[in-house]
Amino acid sequence: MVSEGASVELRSVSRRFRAGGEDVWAVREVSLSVGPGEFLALVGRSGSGKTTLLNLIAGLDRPTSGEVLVDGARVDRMSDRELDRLRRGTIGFIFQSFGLLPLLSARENVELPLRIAGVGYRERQKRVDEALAFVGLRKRAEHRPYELSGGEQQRVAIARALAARPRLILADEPTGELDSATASTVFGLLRDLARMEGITIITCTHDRLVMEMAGRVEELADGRLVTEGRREVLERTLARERSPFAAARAAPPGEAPTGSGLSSLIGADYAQFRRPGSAGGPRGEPDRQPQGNDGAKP
Ligand SMILES: Nc1ncnc2c1ncn2[C@@H]1O[C@H](COP(=O)(O)OP(=O)(O)OP(=O)(O)O)[C@@H](O)[C@H]1O
Repeated sequence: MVSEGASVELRSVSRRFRAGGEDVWAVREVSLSVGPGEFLALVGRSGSGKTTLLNLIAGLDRPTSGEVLVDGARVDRMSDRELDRLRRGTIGFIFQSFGLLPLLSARENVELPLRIAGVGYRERQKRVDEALAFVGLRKRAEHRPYELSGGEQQRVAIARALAARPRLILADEPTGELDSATASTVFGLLRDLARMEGITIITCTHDRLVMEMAGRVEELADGRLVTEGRREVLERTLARERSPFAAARAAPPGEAPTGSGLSSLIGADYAQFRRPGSAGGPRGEPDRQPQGNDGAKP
């Protein structure tokens, strides 16, 4: 695998808000290292600081103290112009509410950020086609969001993030509005991006399924990272919840149970797709056809 992902490092990061005359410590003394191509799920109860942490990594917010680094560069010290460049060139965002413009087709939604970034017409068309193919929606390119299921809309949002060729994807509850079968398809795509394309993925979620699919899980409680020493507890909790993913993880290496796991869910041949510029792999492959029940409309 060609690793093209960005690295992320937080050094003793805290963020305090002042609300109603009170101090609220949304994030407290968090230190965390995420390597290129890692798929990290940030979990924790509502209000534990997950979104604040994503915002700090993206430079959408600045820490009260501590250091935030992306690829070794201090995000917390960047000027607005540097932050703009970082967000356009390195980071892709995926939100719970998809964030698609309702009057634009899937294609136009994916294309818009590229237009804004000044990418030329031919290059735009190429990237849009490739991104829509990656999420299995090339045939739905002319559909508007209301003509697509929730899962399809989120896949368009992933395509939009991908078209900008990010090296880091930050996803805030990307499956919060999806049923669990659709959520697994969407997370399957994100896991693919980490595994096959080397993109670093950090997602926050309440979804236990994600914990099984993510390469790594870190838990926040009251703004603090509390996972250290608790990984095994989490693993045991997850193993008790029966699902194909738990079964797949429990299987010895090289013996993934037939009919379980990501490939059976989305019917994808991972080896078929490579992001342009990554090693090997043909371009312009036919659309992937997800087989899971993602509520697709006819
Ligand atoms: N702009 C703000 N002003 C004041 N307090 C804030 C602000 N943003 C977040 N907080 C507080 O910081 C804490 C962490 O919020 P955050 O949104 O990061 O949590 P979360 O884990 O993402 O929650 P959820 O899972 O519900 O989205 C909460 O107590 C929240 O009320």
